[in-house]
Amino acid sequence: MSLSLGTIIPRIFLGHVNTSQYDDVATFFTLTHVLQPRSCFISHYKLPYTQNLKTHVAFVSKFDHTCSYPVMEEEADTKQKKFDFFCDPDEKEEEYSKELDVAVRAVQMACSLCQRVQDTLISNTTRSRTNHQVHSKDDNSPVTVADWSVQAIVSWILSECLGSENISIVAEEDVQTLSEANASGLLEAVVETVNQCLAEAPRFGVQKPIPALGTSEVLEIIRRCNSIGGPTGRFWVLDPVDGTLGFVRGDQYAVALALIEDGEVVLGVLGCPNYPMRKEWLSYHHRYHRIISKLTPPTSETWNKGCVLYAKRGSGKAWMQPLLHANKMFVWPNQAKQVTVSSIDNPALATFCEPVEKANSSHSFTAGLAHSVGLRKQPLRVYSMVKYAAIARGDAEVFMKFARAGYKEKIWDHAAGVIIIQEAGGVVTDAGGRPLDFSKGLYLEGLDRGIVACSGSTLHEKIIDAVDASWGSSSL
Ligand SMILES: Nc1ncnc2c1ncn2[C@@H]1O[C@H](COP(=O)(O)O)[C@@H](OP(=O)(O)O)[C@H]1O
Ligand SMILES: [Mg+2]
Repeated sequence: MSLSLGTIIPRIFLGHVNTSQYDDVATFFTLTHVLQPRSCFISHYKLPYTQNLKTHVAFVSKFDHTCSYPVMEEEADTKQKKFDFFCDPDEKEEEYSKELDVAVRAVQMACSLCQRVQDTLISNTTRSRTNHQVHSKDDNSPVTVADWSVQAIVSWILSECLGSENISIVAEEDVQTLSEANASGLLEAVVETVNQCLAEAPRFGVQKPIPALGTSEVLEIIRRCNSIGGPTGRFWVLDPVDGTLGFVRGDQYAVALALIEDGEVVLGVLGCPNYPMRKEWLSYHHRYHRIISKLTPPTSETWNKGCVLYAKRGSGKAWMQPLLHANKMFVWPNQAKQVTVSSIDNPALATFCEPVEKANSSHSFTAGLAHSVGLRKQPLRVYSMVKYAAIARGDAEVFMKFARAGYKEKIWDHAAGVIIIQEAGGVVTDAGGRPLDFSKGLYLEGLDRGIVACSGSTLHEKIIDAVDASWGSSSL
């Protein structure tokens, strides 16, 4: 018998067992809805990565309704205790550690790819840019060689390191434009960018493809990121270049990767290639940062460039590590430091951030909210999910987004940022105070008015109340 994700075993199973009959040692078990009436007393349990099914088993199966028998609450308690016995803290620590390790390496590589492409973009003339590097999507938003290339390398790395049969990815880009007859130059540029990046894979502890990937392979790894998400199972969510407008303007952008399981974000990794250690640089255009770094050689070169933030569900911790510098080897955890949200809860001292583009969020509505709750500082307008990173790092206290009526927020624009803020100690909800729902497919269906992320509940409650008080008179 081969166990795989979603396998239903029609009985509760605790204790040691001879599992030599099972040939997949990295099998993952989903444990939701196990014991009625306590339908979710354990959400997930993964066999420790370092251990092996043959020597250790402590799992509770998912109940198959057709085969299940009623379990009394008392019995459930006993089984819970037995289960806890097997689930020691070290094992809990290890939950998702392999996935996290791979995801961080993939995002590190993606950031380095993006930095290279952004450097050429901003040093090139407008003419060559429009011809080869920046394209317009149907909604007029830009897409670049970097968007497709990052999607390709992340798709490839996840499949190579975690097994392609286990990988389902929801991502922003498709292959339609790349497959058009007149797109051969663009496709060639993507294939070259992908292979240039993957040639560096060994520095990040990932094997490189030998031989280099061909055009059809690159198209295929981009194309297969076509999952549509949903309420059950496990899938990755990727925004290869979030804030593409910021990216083409030489400003802030992010690479965002998250893992969702049964509708809940369990892992988030956010690469912010232009967000260095120093928080004050966030307020300036990246051009300023580039000039300053040339004029004053940094004392701690490792932290100068940008960072990768990450967090695992339920750990109560969020981390930040510097981007890997040229010629260095990636060694986990790559100097990671824990980050926590700001302790400021006085609105007069708080900084709020929002999208740069007023087409993406109403600046006038947030100005009214800021006034009514007593936020005194000028808004910090930043492209992309770097705003989520700013809250998690404690560099800002509030993020608000109120898109025009009818706009549907996509899961890849929020998943990684939400879990990182939450694990760093912050609060993220819709404007009705409800958690964002990642279980409904590609969009945050049912989102109430807008998104409010705060460093703490005092500020959060004030803003939610202010939204209620002023929504009726707004034009949104
Ligand atoms: N009309 C609109 N309203 C709200 N958000 C929008 C929008 N058009 C695009 N966006 C989203 O806003 C993201 C950019 O965020 P921000 O405005 O905070 O920089 C875009 O991500 P991409 O750049 O990945 O497409 C896109 O998903
Ligand atoms: Mg985006």
